[in-house]
Amino acid sequence: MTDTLTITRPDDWHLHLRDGAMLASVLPDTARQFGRAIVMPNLKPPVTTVAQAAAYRERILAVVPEGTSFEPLMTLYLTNNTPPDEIRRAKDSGFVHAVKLYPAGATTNSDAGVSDLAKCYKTLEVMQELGMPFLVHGEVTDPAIDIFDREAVFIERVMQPLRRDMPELKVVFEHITTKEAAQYVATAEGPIAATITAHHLLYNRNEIFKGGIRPHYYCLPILKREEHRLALVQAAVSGSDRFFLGTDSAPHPKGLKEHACGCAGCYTALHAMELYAQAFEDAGALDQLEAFASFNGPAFYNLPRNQGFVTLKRQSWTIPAELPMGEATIVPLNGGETINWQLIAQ
Ligand SMILES: NC(=O)N[C@@H](CC(=O)O)C(=O)O
Ligand SMILES: [Zn+2]
Ligand SMILES: [Zn+2]
Repeated sequence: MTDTLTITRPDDWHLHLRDGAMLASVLPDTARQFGRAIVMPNLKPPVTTVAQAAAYRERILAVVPEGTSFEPLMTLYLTNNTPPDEIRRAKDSGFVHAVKLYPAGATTNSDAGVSDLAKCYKTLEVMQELGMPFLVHGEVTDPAIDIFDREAVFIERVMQPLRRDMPELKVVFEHITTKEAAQYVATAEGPIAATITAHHLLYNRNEIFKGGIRPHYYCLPILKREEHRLALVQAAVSGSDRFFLGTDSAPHPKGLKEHACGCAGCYTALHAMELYAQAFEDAGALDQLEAFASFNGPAFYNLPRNQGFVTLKRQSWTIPAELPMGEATIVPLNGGETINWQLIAQ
């Protein structure tokens, strides 16, 4: 039995850091575990220009704890009106690494998102030409489609037509949750990859309703049936370099999670690598964790691997039930439960 696992310092390829006091509170958790993170642009208002991304990047760097090296990889939020030139400016900036698609209304802070991808084709063509990755929240917003089917239907209605029209566009299918998405990404032609969260590797949808309604397990895309969880685990441990780590850690104040209309998102930045280690160990595949967490992402984004290392030790500890974050309180995923692994930063 492996009790200690030292791996190249990992990166988080899908992260929500928010802004202001919340940013200052959550950033140290990520910076302790990860060398870099792809920072989601769904602020209010969203980060739609390179100038806004530059200012946001400065606000992030200002709260990186002293003695810690952490590099935020910035993204732009695509709107119906993003001009093709903004993509050229993004590429030239050196710090904007991707552009994000939020179908309008699909998830938290997506109201300014894209209503019809056809409106964005000129801009997408420039992304294809420049090799700028397109990060996709892959759910249709058609209210007639069942919430558990929105990702699978997105593949047919949006992903396949888009990739037929733009075969060289680099696409990351973000936070995949279904066997359909896992199979599509594993087998499709052309440059495509997917991020997978720890919570979708560990849990199926029963978790949301165990003994009552449990809002801290509510995220989008919503947890699915066990057969889908098993397909995601298989993809993550398969050795395919198309799958990599993206926590989708998405902090919301406790009061807005425990609410009549609670927000979607799980906070996992505190204990992300521990959760992934548990999922990989359960699958008997701890030896695949380093490629998933530290190699496949940089390869897809054309970035070097991190230099340092982190160590995971088999050592039980109790996840705090609540995290005081300035004025707000955040309930981490699995708060109050014990976990078998502990990350020792080096
Ligand atoms: N994943 C979530 O449930 N929520 C994310 C948005 C997103 O990634 O879709 C958030 O910003 O809160
Ligand atoms: Zn999303
Ligand atoms: Zn997200």
